[in-house]
Amino acid sequence: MVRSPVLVINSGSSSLKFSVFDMHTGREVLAGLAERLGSPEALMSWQGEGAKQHRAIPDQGHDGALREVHSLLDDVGTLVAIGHRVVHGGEAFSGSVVIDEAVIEGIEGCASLAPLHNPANLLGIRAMQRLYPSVPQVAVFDTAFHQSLAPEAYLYAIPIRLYREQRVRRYGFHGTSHQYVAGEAVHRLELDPQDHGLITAHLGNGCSAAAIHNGRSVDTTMGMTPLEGLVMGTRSGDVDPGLHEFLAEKLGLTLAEITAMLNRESGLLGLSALSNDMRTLTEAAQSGNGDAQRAIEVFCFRLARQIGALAASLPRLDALVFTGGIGENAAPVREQVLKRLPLFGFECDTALNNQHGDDRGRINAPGTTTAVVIPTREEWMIANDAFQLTHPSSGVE
Ligand SMILES: Nc1ncnc2c1ncn2[C@@H]1O[C@H](COP(=O)(O)OP(=O)(O)O)[C@@H](O)[C@H]1O
Ligand SMILES: CC(=O)OP(=O)(O)O
Ligand SMILES: [Mg+2]
Repeated sequence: MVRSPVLVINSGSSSLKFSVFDMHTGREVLAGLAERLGSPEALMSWQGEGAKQHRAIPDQGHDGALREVHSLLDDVGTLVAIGHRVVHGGEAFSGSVVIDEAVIEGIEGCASLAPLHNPANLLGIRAMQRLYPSVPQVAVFDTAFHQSLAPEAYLYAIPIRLYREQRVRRYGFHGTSHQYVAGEAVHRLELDPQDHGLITAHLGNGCSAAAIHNGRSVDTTMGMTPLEGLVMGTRSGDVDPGLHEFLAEKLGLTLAEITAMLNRESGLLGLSALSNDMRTLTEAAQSGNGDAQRAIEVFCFRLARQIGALAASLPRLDALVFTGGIGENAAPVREQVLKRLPLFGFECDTALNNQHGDDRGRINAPGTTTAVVIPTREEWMIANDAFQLTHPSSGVE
């Protein structure tokens, strides 16, 4: 029997991830993914207690996928809360909140800042409200953890009225992941919770890094939208803002076309002209594909450069943390990044790195600056916030 089940929904533009946790044991009892929503190839895959299963759900959108999720939950028992990942909380939300009409309006208000993410997040919230009208729902924001940034870190050097009137500023994302792995690093490395400096690198499809001082985010690579900063799977990260005018004049591209190119056709995919997937690129590079090799090098160079920049906002660097699908699994990427940072005293222990770290996740050679691999648990963090906010007197056993 699952005790106090909490459902977590991460609703993206064409995909939907879901998990169910037993809040008494912390066990993830169901995890799944619905992909290519709205297309004839829409597919749902999930794993409960048994083997992994798949079901084609042709032409189903978010509503249809959530109805399928609903049908999987019969065995789970009565949900006690639903937690939603919401990408952009703007300046309105510096922590997780129980969802009511005012919160939905707040999330709608941030939609222009994250047009690819927030509308999809809202679809998930509305669909779950229809399916589970009596279950409390909680929004957990990617931006919340970075609300501790100081103005010098979050302001762009553009006319200040744009911040005052339109809230144009850097927000940062993946906060749930940065916060979780930073807390884990403090615990595993026995650092002082009140006195530490960390850099966390969340490298998944979206990639960002953050500087964490005494448990608070002080700088991060993503900005007003999840496009700024590192090279990602399909996103360019930083480019010269002058690029827009050049592309518009030379190629006659519209702003929407340029935005789509920078978000969906750039990054590892754009550089390699092959794939956005680090596994595919690593294999291609090993078989002599020069563009794949170069794409990985640009990815690592830019990450190392940003780690150097983030270090400048910390009084001391106790450890660098790698997480996310690439950070947790791509040993050659971690090795290349550490090799590019001898200035900070890093030296990779190849054997430890290839086994993804020792018992604490360490991958650095003895006596050199600490680098660790820590698997992220964004879904668990969301479940925990959803449970704590709706059942404040209950604790996880
Ligand atoms: N064994 C592996 N080696 C290299 N890269 C990997 C490996 N496993 C996963 N990845 C990469 O992780 C990325 C996806 O990360 P993930 O955190 O799952 O994404 P998301 O942001 O969608 O949650 C992809 O680029 C994938 O290729
Ligand atoms: C904010 C963001 O980039 O999210 P994801 O990594 O899930 O695309
Ligand atoms: Mg992820």
